[in-house]
Amino acid sequence: MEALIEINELNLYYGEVRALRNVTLGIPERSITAFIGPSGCGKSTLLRTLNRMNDMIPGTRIDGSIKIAGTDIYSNQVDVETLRKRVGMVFQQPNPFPKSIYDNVAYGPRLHGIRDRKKLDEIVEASLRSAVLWNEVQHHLKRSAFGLSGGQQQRLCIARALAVEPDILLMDEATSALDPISTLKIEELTQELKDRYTIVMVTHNMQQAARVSQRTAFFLNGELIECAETQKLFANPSNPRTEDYISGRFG
Ligand SMILES: Nc1ncnc2c1ncn2[C@@H]1O[C@H](COP(=O)(O)OP(=O)(O)OP(=O)(O)O)[C@@H](O)[C@H]1O
Repeated sequence: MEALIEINELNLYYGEVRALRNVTLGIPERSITAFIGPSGCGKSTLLRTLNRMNDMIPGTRIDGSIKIAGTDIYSNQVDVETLRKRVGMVFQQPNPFPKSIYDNVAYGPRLHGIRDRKKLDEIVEASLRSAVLWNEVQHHLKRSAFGLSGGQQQRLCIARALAVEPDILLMDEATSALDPISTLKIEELTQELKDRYTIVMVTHNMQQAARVSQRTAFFLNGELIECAETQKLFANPSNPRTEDYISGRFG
């Protein structure tokens, strides 16, 4: 397996709390890797390390390394803004900006210097199409993003992330605030995106991990217990603790 993301002996501390313990994990490109485990096991923390969102939390310290395509993302030479352009993120609560649908998607490209109207129009359309939202919003691009349903807002946030052409998309419980139909749409969307992007998703929902991901990593108390092909992990886990968790014995 060729890994795009290589996490090596990673420890993360929030002050005195050690939230990640010696995590070593490779994440292959152009597929979906799901992080599962009980609340507080460190899934979101690990996800946030992949685009250095944890830098924003005071008192956070890490050791170990994370390489993306061979580059150590914690090295002094790495520009965090450039990293976050490459590694986009979608959160649990849809968080569109208080702007129009168009301006939400054009925000990143404008920030990166694209001013040409025709070029922006093209990016907005392509991103909304990739997020399977174009047909619903193409005649209302000037309307406020807040007028969209929760599920549409989440797809808008995915379009906004895609507009800057990332390689990697991080999804932190991106469907847990949505109704079942919107959840299904986002799950279908991930299947369309997985051949073009490397997707890493945190989910509370084991069925969701089983439905959408190619690989699943199971965490407990900040430790990676097991990472395997999703089918294998659910059908025939190697570790008894994985088995206990997926069979509902705890968590
Ligand atoms: N900003 C923070 N400051 C201090 N401790 C934190 C912070 N964020 C998380 N933690 C602690 O780090 C550990 C891992 O938390 P994290 O949110 O990564 O787990 P999680 O598996 O994503 O949980 P959940 O599924 O509930 O979101 C927990 O013990 C948590 O209390």
